[in-house]
Amino acid sequence: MQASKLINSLKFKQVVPGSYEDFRVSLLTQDTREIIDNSVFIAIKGAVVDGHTLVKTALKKGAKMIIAQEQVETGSIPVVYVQDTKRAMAVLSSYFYAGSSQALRVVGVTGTNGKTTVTHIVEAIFRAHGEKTGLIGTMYRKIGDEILKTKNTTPDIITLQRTLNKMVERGVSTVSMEVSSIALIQGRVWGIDFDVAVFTNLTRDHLDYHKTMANYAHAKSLLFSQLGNSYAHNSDGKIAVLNIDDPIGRQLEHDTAAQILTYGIKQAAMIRATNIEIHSQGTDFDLQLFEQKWHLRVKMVGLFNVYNILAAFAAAYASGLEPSAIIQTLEAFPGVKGRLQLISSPTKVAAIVDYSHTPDGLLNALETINDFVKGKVFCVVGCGGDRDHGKRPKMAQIACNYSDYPIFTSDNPRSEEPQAIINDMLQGVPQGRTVATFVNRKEAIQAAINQACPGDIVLIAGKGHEDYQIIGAHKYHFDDVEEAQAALKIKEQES
Ligand SMILES: CC(=O)N[C@H]1[C@@H](OP(=O)(O)OP(=O)(O)OC[C@H]2O[C@@H](n3ccc(=O)[nH]c3=O)[C@H](O)[C@@H]2O)O[C@H](CO)[C@@H](O)[C@@H]1O[C@H](C)C(=O)N[C@@H](C)C(=O)N[C@H](CCC(=O)O)C(=O)O
Ligand SMILES: Nc1ncnc2c1ncn2[C@@H]1O[C@H](COP(=O)(O)OP(=O)(O)OP(=O)(O)O)[C@@H](O)[C@H]1O
Ligand SMILES: N[C@H](CCC[C@H](N)C(=O)O)C(=O)O
Ligand SMILES: [Mg+2]
Repeated sequence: MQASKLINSLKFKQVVPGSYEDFRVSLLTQDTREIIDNSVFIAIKGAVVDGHTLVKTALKKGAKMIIAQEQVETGSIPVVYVQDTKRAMAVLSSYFYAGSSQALRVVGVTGTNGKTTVTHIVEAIFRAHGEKTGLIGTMYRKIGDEILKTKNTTPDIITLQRTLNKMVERGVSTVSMEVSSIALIQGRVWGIDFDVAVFTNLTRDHLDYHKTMANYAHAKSLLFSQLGNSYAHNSDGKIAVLNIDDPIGRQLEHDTAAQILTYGIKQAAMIRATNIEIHSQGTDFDLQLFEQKWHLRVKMVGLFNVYNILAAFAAAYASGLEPSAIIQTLEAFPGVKGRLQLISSPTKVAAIVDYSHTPDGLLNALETINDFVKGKVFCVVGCGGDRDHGKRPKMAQIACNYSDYPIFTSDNPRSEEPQAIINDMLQGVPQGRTVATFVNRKEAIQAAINQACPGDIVLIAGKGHEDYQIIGAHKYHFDDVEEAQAALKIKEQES
């Protein structure tokens, strides 16, 4: 695309100098580290760096046009001045990458917990339906079977538009993506044409960023107010899928003009689960859709996963898929890596690796385990550094109240002192309870598995699929599943 054509997508701008030599844009980017010859660089004022201070670097690396909101020196290289470069970035990237979301069925999933799980189930359903699928979320970006690394759960808008564009080129028809509250506030999904927006739940998280639960709820609501406002004559239209057992889910009905499909267990939802029975190997329940009812036996464990299954069913049903075909996939779905992932061993001590890193997530994981454990429950848990401090004592209290042996350790301490994070957690320990602490996560896992007896379960919470630990500025290889397997192996050899 020619530069002149690209910037035509911006209605309000001032180009300095007024005339310049047009060129074919090789790359649109906000990141100097990506720049190649003939790039257009957008200067973004970030939380750490102001992109306007990097313009010289951008020019040196081959940028041929700069988009800025403050005065910058570029010699003869044209600068396009706009009011707000972040908003301009959304417009430019949508135009540059041919508004690819419009060519795709986009299912966006938001909520505190369950986004990764629901997006994976949705992906599996559409795959089984014979479609090529895309997935964007915490673990990776996926185009068909190709896995691309990712930095954020919801990428910045340029990376997102670029990824969607690639998906269209490769024949993807449905993409399921996680939409984080932080991304919604930062405009990382501005201009994305969602077809189905799913709300899972809202409980405490990210208050370091949002400050209040009201702000956090408002952030989530943006996905629903962004959902198309006109009713298409030739398509299914836009659909909001809401968990109405959650009060925020009920509130969201007022934030969208889209058609609504509700799901739940307690309230009289349009899609509802009843007669739920949780076992160690799976869950049985009836799924009711208006007057129809099916009995399901799924491999995923826990009440919260029933919610995730209902959400995914609703998203697929909203897209016109046959209920019986959807149900086949739901029953076969094996679960997601690092979400209540069971590691059994001949010692009859089992470990469960779970990504619960919020109070509600931890409570759900422990309640589920308590539903089927035969012996005692050990809970190895830590809290991430540079994240919401308020959740630390709450998670600690839940670990104490719902497990027999709480063991506090490090999650990703990041720039914080690991022991200081554990000390924050210790504030939540109920009087009279004793807790073991190990700054070293490997030692904590080993100690729990060492002490456990046949029939006991060791929950290793917080890091799920992560194969690293961030201590200070360093990222080390660390995998809870590998650590649990190694400790169980030693136990097996010793017994
Ligand atoms: C606090 C926060 O949200 N930060 C996000 C933000 O970064 P920032 O504002 O700090 O950016 P910055 O580093 O100051 O850089 C400003 C500008 O300079 C550019 N730059 C910077 C350095 C350089 O050498 N060259 C250069 O051009 C950057 O590309 C950027 O355009 O914008 C970046 C690009 O969109 C994000 O990658 C980054 O996420 C960081 C890594 C992060 O940890 N974010 C977390 C809090 C987050 O967003 N989490 C959510 C939810 C997770 C979940 O619940 O699952 C997520 O969606 O991931
Ligand atoms: N529907 C749910 N309700 C409550 N807790 C859940 C639900 N689904 C999953 N969890 C718990 O939360 C953890 C994280 O699940 P998942 O990764 O699916 O959520 P997420 O919303 O993608 O999280 P993140 O914000 O980190 O991306 C799980 O390991 C489980 O303990
Ligand atoms: N998306 C969440 C993941 C937290 C996972 C936990 N292991 C941690 O590092 O705090 C976040 O970035 O806050
Ligand atoms: Mg996620």
